[in-house]
Amino acid sequence: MMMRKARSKPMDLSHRITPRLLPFEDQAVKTYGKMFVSWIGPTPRVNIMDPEIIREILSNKFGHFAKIRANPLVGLLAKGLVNYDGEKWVKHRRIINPAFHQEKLKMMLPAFYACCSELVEKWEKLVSLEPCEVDVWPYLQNLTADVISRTAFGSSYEEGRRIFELQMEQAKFVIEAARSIYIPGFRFVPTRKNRRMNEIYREVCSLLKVMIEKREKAMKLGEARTDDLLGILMESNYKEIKEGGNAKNLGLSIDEVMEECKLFYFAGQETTSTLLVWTMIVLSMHPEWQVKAREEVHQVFGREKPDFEGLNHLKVVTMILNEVLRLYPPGLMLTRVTYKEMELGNVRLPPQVELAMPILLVHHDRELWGEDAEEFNPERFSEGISKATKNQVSFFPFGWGPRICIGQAFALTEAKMALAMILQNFSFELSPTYTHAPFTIVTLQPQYGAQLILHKL
Ligand code: HEM
Repeated sequence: MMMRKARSKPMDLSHRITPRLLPFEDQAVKTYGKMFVSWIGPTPRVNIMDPEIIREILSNKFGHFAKIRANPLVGLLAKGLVNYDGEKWVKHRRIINPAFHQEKLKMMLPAFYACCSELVEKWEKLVSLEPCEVDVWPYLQNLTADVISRTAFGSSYEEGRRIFELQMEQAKFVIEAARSIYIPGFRFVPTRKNRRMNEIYREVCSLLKVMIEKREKAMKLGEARTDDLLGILMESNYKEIKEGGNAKNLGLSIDEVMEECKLFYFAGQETTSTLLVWTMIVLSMHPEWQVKAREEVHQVFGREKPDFEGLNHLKVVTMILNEVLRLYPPGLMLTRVTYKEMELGNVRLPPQVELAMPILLVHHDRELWGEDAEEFNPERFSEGISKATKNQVSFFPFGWGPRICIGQAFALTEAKMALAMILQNFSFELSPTYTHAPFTIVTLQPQYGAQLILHKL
């Protein structure tokens, strides 16, 4: 619980995104319709705001676009699906897909529920006597970390938590290094920080290796669990190898399975916690929507435990989550590179040009969303996403096309479960100490935390 002095100045609570978060506009050097060129260091980048061109790029139907080659520092965190292209991506996506199927997601619901119950209990202790200011941001980060640890590793949850803590420490070092001046080869100099980064890398790998080898043994004895992400991934991998007979390059190696597990943390934890924190902040700014959402939750579940079917039927909550994802998308942009010379719109581009699709800017574009683009208005999603976007690719918080986020349904089910349970148990409002400052550190976060006053219901 963090208390700060009350402010004297009224807060700016508009959803307008500050110029700091529009990294392209003031650097744009040339504009072609809804495309403009900016520079990242010595390299030009083409930013694309046109939904038709975004559709063309993300549908990837001509295979003309690749993902940006991973920074070697990122390799210390996680490689995996998100960084691969071509055949390798196809194979990894095929093997990992079953882990995110609807029926598997249903099996993970008890894990979501257990983590959300712990959060509710913690907050109940804080506010049992009287309403109290709570910075909900660290609690929500913890919640989504717990969910990934439990759903990825099931009974090996404690080892999963340890891996997570190490990965968080590593992420801090990597972000720091990425922000400092790049000196080729510097990461191999045995400074204290570099040594610690290598130590973390080795410890994470060895923890994961032990876990994976244990599962492999259990699988051979027919005793493996297949109700967590690691178990499902390994089962799918085993099936691919078995069905492929003697063909080469089938299945994933232990190292590759390890990388995919690490990626689940990075891709799934921070993104989902930022979605939840902005939802709580925005519902505090717009209490009428908080009331509507709570009414719906009470109608569907009463005070009972939320179930899978009920979560899929929450209409108002879904509209709210979509509107929050539009105004505060966790990931700010998608990037690709051209493979060969090609034409985009009226512009001819050489190979190896970086293309950026600024999700945040497209989601706030008045030409696409109308004069109220900066306003929180969940009604615009009342008839679904395709009506709200007029079937354009103008809303893509999870990406779009074949590389769309594999964890989208997982994240939305988790967010709905958390939100439903929070709404069943608490009402909340902004604390006077809250400062509205959307800020980017990989994802879009509340820079000074999310101080809310919680009331027990
Ligand atoms: C609110 C939550 C989330 C958001 C906003 C989000 C956003 C995204 C976006 C924008 C992409 C596409 C990247 C691209 O096309 O370049 C992506 C891909 C991916 N996401 Fe998510 N994500 C979320 C939650 C999750 C979760 C919970 C998981 C897993 C547990 C996950 C795993 C992945 C993976 C593995 C990919 C790579 C897919 C591929 O390249 O085939 N994400 N995500």
